[in-house]
Amino acid sequence: MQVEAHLQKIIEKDGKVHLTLIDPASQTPDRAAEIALAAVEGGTDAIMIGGSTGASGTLLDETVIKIKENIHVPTILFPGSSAGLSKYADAVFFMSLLNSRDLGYVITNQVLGAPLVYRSQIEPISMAYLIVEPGGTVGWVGDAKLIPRKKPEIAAVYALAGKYLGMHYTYLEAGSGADSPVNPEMIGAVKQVLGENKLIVGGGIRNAETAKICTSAGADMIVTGTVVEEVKDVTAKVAEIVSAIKR
Ligand SMILES: CC(C)=CCC/C(C)=C/CC/C(C)=C/CC/C(C)=C/COP(=O)(O)OP(=O)(O)O
Ligand SMILES: O=P(O)(O)OC[C@@H](O)CO
Ligand SMILES: [Mg+2]
Repeated sequence: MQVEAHLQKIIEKDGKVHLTLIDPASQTPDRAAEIALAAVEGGTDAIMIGGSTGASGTLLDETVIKIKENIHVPTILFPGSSAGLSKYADAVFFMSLLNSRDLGYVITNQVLGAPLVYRSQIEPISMAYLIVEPGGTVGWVGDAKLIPRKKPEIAAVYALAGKYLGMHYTYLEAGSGADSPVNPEMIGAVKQVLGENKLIVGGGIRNAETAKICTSAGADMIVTGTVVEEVKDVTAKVAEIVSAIKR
């Protein structure tokens, strides 16, 4: 499956893409597979698999395998380090945390992980990863020089640099569980410089209303993680968000 081309087709057809993030460290592989199935029944387009801490090794492999047994939408790794790779996934967001102070997150983990991607069938999708205030756990782990919420122009110049470096996707991240997502002014400023390049927004999106604000401002794809881990009826929650963003 060519995942990037597949997501492009969904954008052409539905306007927007919904991604569900599952953290292998948050539940058993069997439960992860149940959540993934429920999310697909709610209309999610792909399952992202990763976490800042503890998403590696056998637990990661088993989680990917179980999820793939249950569903047919793409599985995309969202690695916190080179240890967040699994040969069983369809694709990986091959990302550089452009606003990190730590070279490890800018390039070293990518160098260490590249041979595994080369040897496997995993499709790399190049991505500029940008962390905005408050940034949460991932901002701390990634030693990010957090982009101030009220400075959309800083996010835009990072995004432009990422685009000129050849990255296809840009991810604006407020941090998992953020009180509110990246604001629409910043999303709009970034999408304006990106043009046809794809913009993902995640962190703090919990309902149809905030999801719609993000996509109306210019996000091509939105990610929900925490809310899917917390609600009882995953299918209903995902369906609520999906119906708000798709045409
Ligand atoms: C491409 C390769 C091989 C590695 C990339 C390495 C980079 C750039 C990592 C960026 C920094 C980082 C720690 C990212 C983690 C991304 C992630 C999976 C975050 C979200 O996980 P959640 O489960 O939502 O949140 P918690 O971390 O709070 O659990
Ligand atoms: O957990 P939430 O707040 O949905 O955030 C998802 C993702 O952007 C985290 O990397
Ligand atoms: Mg987590």
